[in-house]
This record gives sequence, structure tokens and C-alpha cells, in this order.
Amino acid sequence: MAPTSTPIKPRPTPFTPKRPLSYVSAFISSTSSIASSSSAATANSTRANVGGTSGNPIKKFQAALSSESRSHRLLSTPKPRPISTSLAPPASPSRSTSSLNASRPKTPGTPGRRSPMPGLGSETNVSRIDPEEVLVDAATVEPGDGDVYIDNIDEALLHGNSSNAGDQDQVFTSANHQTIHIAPSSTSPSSAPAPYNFDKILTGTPNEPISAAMEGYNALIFACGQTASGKTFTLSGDPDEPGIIPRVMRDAFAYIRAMSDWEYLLWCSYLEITNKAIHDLLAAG
Ligand SMILES: Nc1ncnc2c1ncn2[C@@H]1O[C@H](COP(=O)(O)OP(=O)(O)OP(=O)(O)O)[C@@H](O)[C@H]1O
Repeated sequence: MAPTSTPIKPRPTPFTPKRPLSYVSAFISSTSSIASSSSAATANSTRANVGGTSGNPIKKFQAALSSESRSHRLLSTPKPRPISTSLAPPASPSRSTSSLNASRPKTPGTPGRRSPMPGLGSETNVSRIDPEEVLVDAATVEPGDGDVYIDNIDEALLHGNSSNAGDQDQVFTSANHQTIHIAPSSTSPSSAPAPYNFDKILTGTPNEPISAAMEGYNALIFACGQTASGKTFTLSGDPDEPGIIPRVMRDAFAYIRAMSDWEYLLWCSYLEITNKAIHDLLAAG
């Protein structure tokens, strides 16, 4: 897929993403699906979070850049711009080559109106932050904590009495700033709610991961769940409730239309991982 917008302003230097994974929705379980796309403005920075389960400390890490990515960044020295949450074109796309810096370039946090973590602004050099200082300690989270308002939670799901409910269904119990607790169904009441860590809840437009990707940063959405927990539905959705993939397509092309003097090249792949085997769902046959 290679959409272009006119008029086209050539980039001052050739720019080719080294890792075509600017936006990934990955659902991993016994069956897993990965959908990814990349924009030509993608810089090679990756952040990833790992949520622990009950009894294990929450780990949050920043993925190391590959040597290829490092050399590319040192040569092109992409200057992170303040992250905007709107789809409006940035005032001045800047890719300065004047300030080579041997240290790791600044990596923006997840774009948003406010940082998802205390002390983390969009211009914060996260390489200088001690991860231990910003981690959410799931052990300190109490059921009922929360200032996060989540709209449209299915009451049936919330109370575990959906007509589709089964022995393995789980029930959302509480959320605080960056942790939700999922309690097992009533069939195993003795099990403690498992905490899951997250940066923030995306409630709709603007599509912040897409905005970040289109502004030159990698964005990653990684979700996992047991069989029939809704991974595929969340990816694809239906005409009434579009999933992540159609929303990404909509917002990516809306962004491109707004950036009429930039040229974008999009890659799209659709992979499924089943029992450790990767399948290209767009391959012929
Ligand atoms: N939010 C939802 N609203 C309505 N139906 C849903 C929702 N989430 C899941 N479903 C339905 O639940 C069933 C299982 O969902 P889905 O296939 O997405 O699960 P999955 O996690 O991808 O399963 P598997 O791991 O087996 O591939 C499907 O029939 C799907 O349409």
C-alpha cells in the first residue's frame, strides 16, 4: 500500500525505516495475531511495557536500539518534536542535522495531553530516568482505587453474567492510574485478582499511537489474552464497532491528508502466530 498526497515535497534526505513496525497490534495467546504498518516518517525508538501477574513485580523497560538504528539516528539526528494529540500538521517538521550527540537521543513518552507517568513530559529524556522511580507497584494498589473513568464498559462483562460467560471468563474489578485488576470468575473465588499494568487508557480519537507513529516514532500496542477473550474482535471489530485495524487505517490516512506537503509511504503486514508458527495472512493462497 503506497498512498501519496499531492503536491509532494521530497524529503531532504532519503529516509527508510529500518524496522517496519511503527504500529503493531499484537494479540498473543494460544492463537495470536499481529497487524502492523509503518510510515516513512518512522524513527527507530521503541518502548515496551511488561505487566506482571499477581505476586510478581511489574517490569517496565525500554527496548534497546539496534546498532543499525543507532547509526541511523546518529547520522540523521531526528529531533523529537513536542507531541501533538491532534491530527493537525505540526508547525515545522524539523530534522536537524546540526547537533550530533553521541548520547542516546531523546525519546518521547506516549503522546498525550499529560504524561501517563508522573514527571514524564513529552520532552523528557527517558534514558536518564530510573525505571524503579516511575514504576507502578501493583502490590500497593487497592481494589476500588481509581480516578480513571472508563466509558461503555459492558455491564454484563463487568459482573460476569454475560450470556457468553463461561468458566474461564474474567471480571474487571478495579482500575487506578496505571493498573487494572482482573478477578477470576466465581468458579475460582479463592484466586486473587491479577494486576495488569498500562500506560494509559485510549478512549477514542485522537488516535495517539497513530499520531506518534506519523510524527516519526514507533508506536506499539500489545495485547494478550486467553482464547476467545476478544483479541481478534478488538483488532477487526465489525461495521458498528470498528476495531483497531480499521481505526488505524482511518486515522493514518486522515493524517496523511492533513499533511498535504509531505509524502508518506505505508507498509502493511498482517501476521498470525499460532503455536509458534508465523502465518502471513495477506499471502496469496
Ligand atoms: N467486545 C465484544 N463485543 C462483542 N462480541 C465480542 C467482543 N469481543 C469478543 N466478541 C466475540 O467473542 C468471540 C470470541 O472473540 P475473538 O474471536 O475475538 O477471541 P480471540 O481472543 O481472538 O480468540 P482466539 O484466541 O481463539 O483467536 C467472537 O465471536 C467475538 O465476535
